[in-house]
Amino acid sequence: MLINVISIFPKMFDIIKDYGITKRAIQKHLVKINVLNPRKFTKNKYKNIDDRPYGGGPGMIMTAEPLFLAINQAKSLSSNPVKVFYLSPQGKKLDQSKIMELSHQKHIILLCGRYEGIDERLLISKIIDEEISIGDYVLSGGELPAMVLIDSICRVTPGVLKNSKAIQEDSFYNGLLDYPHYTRPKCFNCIKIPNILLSGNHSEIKRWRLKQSLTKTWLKRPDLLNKLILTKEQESILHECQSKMD
Ligand SMILES: O=C(N[C@H]1CCCN(c2cc(-c3ccncc3)n[nH]2)C1)c1cc2ccccc2[nH]1
Repeated sequence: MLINVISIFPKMFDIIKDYGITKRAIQKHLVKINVLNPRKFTKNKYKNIDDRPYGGGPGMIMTAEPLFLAINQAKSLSSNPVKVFYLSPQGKKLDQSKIMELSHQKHIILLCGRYEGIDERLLISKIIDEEISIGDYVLSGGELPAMVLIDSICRVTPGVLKNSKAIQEDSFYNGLLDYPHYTRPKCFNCIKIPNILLSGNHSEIKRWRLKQSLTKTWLKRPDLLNKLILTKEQESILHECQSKMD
């Protein structure tokens, strides 16, 4: 998968190129990350990529042409069909299903805004296909959201994680919140490990973990439960938990 990023701070992406699972995805040639700096596509000697907003107002707006030229250059880097995603607070909220959808693409382009945003004509003229938000807050730019998205795509890319079962068991992969995790020592702060986890009974451990995920999701994020079609087993476990709480 080729991920082209358009950003005036390309070195920010060294973080994901040099560490962790994203580094492993790149080393395994499962993901290629290529960052283009719009400044390289400016036609003025000062390499300006922003200007004052028409109609007045605070700050600066990223001008359309350098971004348009950078997007076109990115599109030319592969013969595959490609969509352009703008990371913005106005975007559709990113979720695991979107990550799965993106992970099946051969090539995507991520546009990272800065300042107070980009010239609206990039959206009006459909140069940008979709806007994606990682949450309801305003950051200084789209780079960190882009890295969040890339990290999550790498996690679900086959061959990247050593234990591919980890993907299936990733809480959001099945739509539920994660179950609690414990490791050595057996006692910390006078808190012991749940006995079931020391039983060696893997089917019971699996059921206990599912029960924990369902209970935690019901209590903390009932909205996620409403989106799911629970299996018979999940339904019965959840009812068991709910009746105990009543
Ligand atoms: O929205 C603004 N800046 C954005 C423009 C697009 C890139 N930036 C950004 C992306 C995101 C983002 C992206 C994806 N998911 C969550 C947040 N937060 N901030 C910075 C903004 C900054 C600003 C300052 C004064 C008055 C209005 C203002 N609006």
